[in-house]
Amino acid sequence: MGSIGEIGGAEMVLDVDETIFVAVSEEVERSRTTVLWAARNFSGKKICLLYVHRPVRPASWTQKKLVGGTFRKHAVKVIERVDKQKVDEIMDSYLRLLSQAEVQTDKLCIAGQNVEEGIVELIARHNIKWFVMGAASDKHYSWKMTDLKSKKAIFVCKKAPDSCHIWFLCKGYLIFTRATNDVSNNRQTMPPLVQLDSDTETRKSEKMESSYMRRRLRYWRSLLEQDGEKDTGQSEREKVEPRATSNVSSGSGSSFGEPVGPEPPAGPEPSGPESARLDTLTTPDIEEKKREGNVAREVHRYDKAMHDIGQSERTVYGEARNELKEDDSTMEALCKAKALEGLCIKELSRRKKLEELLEKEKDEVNRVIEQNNGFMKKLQMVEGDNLKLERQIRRLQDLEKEHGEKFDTAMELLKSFRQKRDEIRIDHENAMKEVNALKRLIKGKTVESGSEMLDYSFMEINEATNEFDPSWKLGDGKYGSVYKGSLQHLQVAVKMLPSYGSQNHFEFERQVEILSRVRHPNLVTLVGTCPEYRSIIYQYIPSGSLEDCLSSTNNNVPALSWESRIRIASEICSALLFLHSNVPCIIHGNLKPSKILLDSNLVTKISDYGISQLIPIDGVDKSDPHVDPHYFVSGEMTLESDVYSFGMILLQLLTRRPLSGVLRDVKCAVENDNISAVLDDSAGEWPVARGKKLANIAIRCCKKNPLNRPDLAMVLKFIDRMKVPEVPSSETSSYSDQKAPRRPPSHYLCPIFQEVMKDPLIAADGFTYEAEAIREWLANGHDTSPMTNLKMEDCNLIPNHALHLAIQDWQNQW
Ligand SMILES: Nc1ncnc2c1ncn2[C@@H]1O[C@H](COP(=O)(O)OP(=O)(O)OP(=O)(O)O)[C@@H](O)[C@H]1O
Repeated sequence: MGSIGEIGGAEMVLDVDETIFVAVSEEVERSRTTVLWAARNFSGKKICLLYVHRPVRPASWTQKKLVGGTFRKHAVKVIERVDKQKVDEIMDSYLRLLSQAEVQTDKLCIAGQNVEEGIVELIARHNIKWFVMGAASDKHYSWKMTDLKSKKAIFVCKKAPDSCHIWFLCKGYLIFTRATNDVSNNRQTMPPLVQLDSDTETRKSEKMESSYMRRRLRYWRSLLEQDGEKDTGQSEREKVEPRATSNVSSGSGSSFGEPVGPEPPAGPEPSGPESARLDTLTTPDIEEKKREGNVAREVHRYDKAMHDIGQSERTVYGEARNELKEDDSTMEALCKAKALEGLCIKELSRRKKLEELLEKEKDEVNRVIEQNNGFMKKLQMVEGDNLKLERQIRRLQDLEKEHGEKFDTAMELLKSFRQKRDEIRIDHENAMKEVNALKRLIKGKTVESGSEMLDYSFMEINEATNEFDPSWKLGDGKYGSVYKGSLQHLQVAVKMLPSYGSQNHFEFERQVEILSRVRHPNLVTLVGTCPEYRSIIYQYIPSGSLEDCLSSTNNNVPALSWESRIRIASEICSALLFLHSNVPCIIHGNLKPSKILLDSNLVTKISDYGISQLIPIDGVDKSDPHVDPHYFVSGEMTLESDVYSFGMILLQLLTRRPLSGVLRDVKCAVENDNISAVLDDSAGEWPVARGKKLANIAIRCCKKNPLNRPDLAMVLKFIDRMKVPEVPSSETSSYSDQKAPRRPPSHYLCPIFQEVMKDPLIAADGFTYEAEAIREWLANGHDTSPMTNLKMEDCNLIPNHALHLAIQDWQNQW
């Protein structure tokens, strides 16, 4: 037990028998394995951390500067505090480390500039018996390591008191043990886990001891037996023992190998003064002397024996030491072997895992190889296919090249063909123009008699309708679309007939031929046709249809007067009668107010006559009240069918009522002699008698039985009788003063003569002139236009039939 002033001044009590002191460095990591080794191997013992702290002393603090100053005192205090704090921190770290090992802990700290000296001093001061310290830093460790590397360790090993047992460790492995010479003590207090070392030592010691003691005791026994036989007293033994004791004790301070004094000379008898004295002695003296001589010899033998024993002990002790050293090595080897075994086990398990992994890897590799082989096969196949494809591509490329060349040639040909086609087309157009011009020229003479009409090419119609401009479209009927157009300064309506259900080209031309011969002031003039595209070209009637007039709700548009209505009825009847009397007879087949066009003078112009024969359609709209109901029985359009339709128009002219139920209402009004009730007020004040007559005619025309329907000639007579000069009105100015000469439209006048043309001819400048005037102009050697004064391309003159017809119509009305 002992006590020491710790850093910080506190004192502590140490039980050096039960405490293992472990030298620790400033860095916990460097001493970690050593501390843990101690905790592991000395269970039940207290672990005291021994730390020699080197206090901080800045080099700049020279003795001269600091001596006696208050600053120095203060600085020293600060440093001490810092040092203590640091030491506490270090110790705390170690204590934390040991707290897991569940061992009793303590700490012993001392301040000093030299660590190894501090350690040795502490061992000596506290009589420390068990001490553990590092043999070298961990990085020096190798399994072959047996020597101390650390200077501190070497110093402590050499200088520490022999009573201290020291274990030197490196990286947690016991490298070297410095055993104490106090073997018995070792045995008593040796920690269990290092008992192997100690036991070995103890066994060796016991072996040596017992051997020594046995021999020694045997010797003493024999000596004493001899003494007893010769009856020697205690005084003689006492003479011998002190010598022997002194000799033995002289060797006990050090090792067993100390020499035991000079060896007495060998020989059976002693010589010199003592033997001379034997001669003068009496027998008892002589015997006494003999006995003394014997004792002396025995003592000499004893001394010699003791010397031998000493020699033997030295030898044995040397052997024992060697054996102890060997045992240390063995222990170390065992530890290493144990460690190696642990490592081996770990390695084996690692190896096993690695082997398992390797197996898995092998399987994976095999799988990948198989997959790879599969891929390779596929790749080979693909490569084969690729080669085939490449060959095909090359062939296709050759073909493409070949076809490209052919294509280029074909394109060249196509280009040249197109060029030729365009040339031919132009030639054709020109030829057609010439043919048409010639035709017109030839026909011109017959047109005057009103029996011929003109053919137009598609190009001409296309041009006339501004390429069928949608904004020029007049409407869509069941017999096709109608476009407004301009043909040779004449406004026309081009009806594009559908191709379905039509007769062949010749039949179409034949029918059109029939229609073209029909001329009547109340029929829309058929200007021409385009057989190529099944188009019929009519004179354009600008003022809309009877349907527009009757259905208009616009107050600004004047309503038709009853006189106009009777006149229109007469005109319709007249035109129908004319169509029916034509050879062959022409049935309108689709008569209704939308087909009764009105020109600017409200003169009736029936359109679409004969179209139903031209384009027979599959079904007629049953809901159309203008259609003869008998048609739906017989399926045939007859003259009477037109009469029926005319009757329906009469009813509308009279009443301007919706057609459904109008016949019933009018019949009722007539029967009730109350025709005024149904007459249209907007027409003015109807003469009731005329209204009633007209209503009766209408009712008769609408008889269900066609045979009961009246003859149109008779109807016309009746209606004509009803006609009276119409009441002049501001709205119907053209009719307002019928007796006064009407001013002709300007385009009816010849630009040269300024008179209404009788024989209008179109010159190359596009203007229409009176035949006589323009011929005279040309005959006088003019090659320029009388209107523009520009040179005309040629002197050809083409009859303007459309204008001629229009003028004729106008003159007829007048
Ligand atoms: N010669 C023309 N002059 C001026 N407008 C015309 C002429 N012919 C037809 N139209 C206009 O074109 C429109 C379409 O006429 P279209 O005869 O094709 O059909 P729709 O009479 O309305 O009925 P449907 O189907 O019975 O023939 C008419 O409503 C009329 O306004």
